Amino acid sequence: TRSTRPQRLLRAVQQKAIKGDPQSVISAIDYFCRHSEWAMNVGDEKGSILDSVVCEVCPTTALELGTYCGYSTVRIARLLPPGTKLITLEFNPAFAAVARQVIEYAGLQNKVCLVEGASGDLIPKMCQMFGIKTFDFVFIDHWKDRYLPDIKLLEECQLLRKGSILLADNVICPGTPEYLEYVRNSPHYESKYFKSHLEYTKVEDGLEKSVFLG
Ligand SMILES: O=C(NCCc1nnc(-c2ccc3[nH]cnc3c2)[nH]1)c1cc(-c2ccc(F)cc2)cc(O)c1O
Ligand SMILES: [Mg+2]
Repeated sequence: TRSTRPQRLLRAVQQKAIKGDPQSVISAIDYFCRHSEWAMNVGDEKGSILDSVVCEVCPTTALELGTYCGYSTVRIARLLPPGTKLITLEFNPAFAAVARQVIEYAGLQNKVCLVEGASGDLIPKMCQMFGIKTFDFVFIDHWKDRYLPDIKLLEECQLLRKGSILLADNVICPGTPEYLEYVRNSPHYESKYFKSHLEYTKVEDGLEKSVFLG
């Protein structure tokens, strides 16, 4: 049977990147997506904005919604100091299987906990599963119609604290209008838009950074 795009992306990592070198894994995926097959990773341009926000926040607890092939997981985990954990949620078992191998190839498996399942089911279990009280940083990059219900769930489960940072991908393309309207108009958030482009294209897209005010 034909390989899938995530499997071909993984093969490109295994053939082009250096085991244990996260930057070479990132570069191999970006090269594959520019020169072979487009894939829905956050990409190098928005990825640089993601890096700068992660470095500014220096999270001790971080959550990613939507692992896909693990590209942004590697980008985030490579910047985390030892002893911090990145929890990443993935719904699709085939994506998760590839992501585990990409994360391991980068040598970051000790900083990442990939959990398979639906965000709506897993978010309420964060405390009992990991003893997590609150998240300092959340990267939102899963199904676009889940962004709003899932941050409301994070609020309800008291997993956000005054100063928690949310960073959402694709707020223009494919777009998350209800999420944007909420974080930009709610008195509980201070929001800022980082204009960029859809990964590996000239189409406009951007990241929305929102600080939870409590
Ligand atoms: O759909 C996207 N991303 C979502 C994948 C995913 N990967 N995992 C999930 C998941 C969904 C429930 C979940 N519940 C718990 N974990 C979950 C994970 N969803 C996505 C799509 C595009 C895109 C743009 C223009 C186009 F013409 C076509 C496509 C660009 C992007 O940057 C994206 O991130
Ligand atoms: Mg995305």
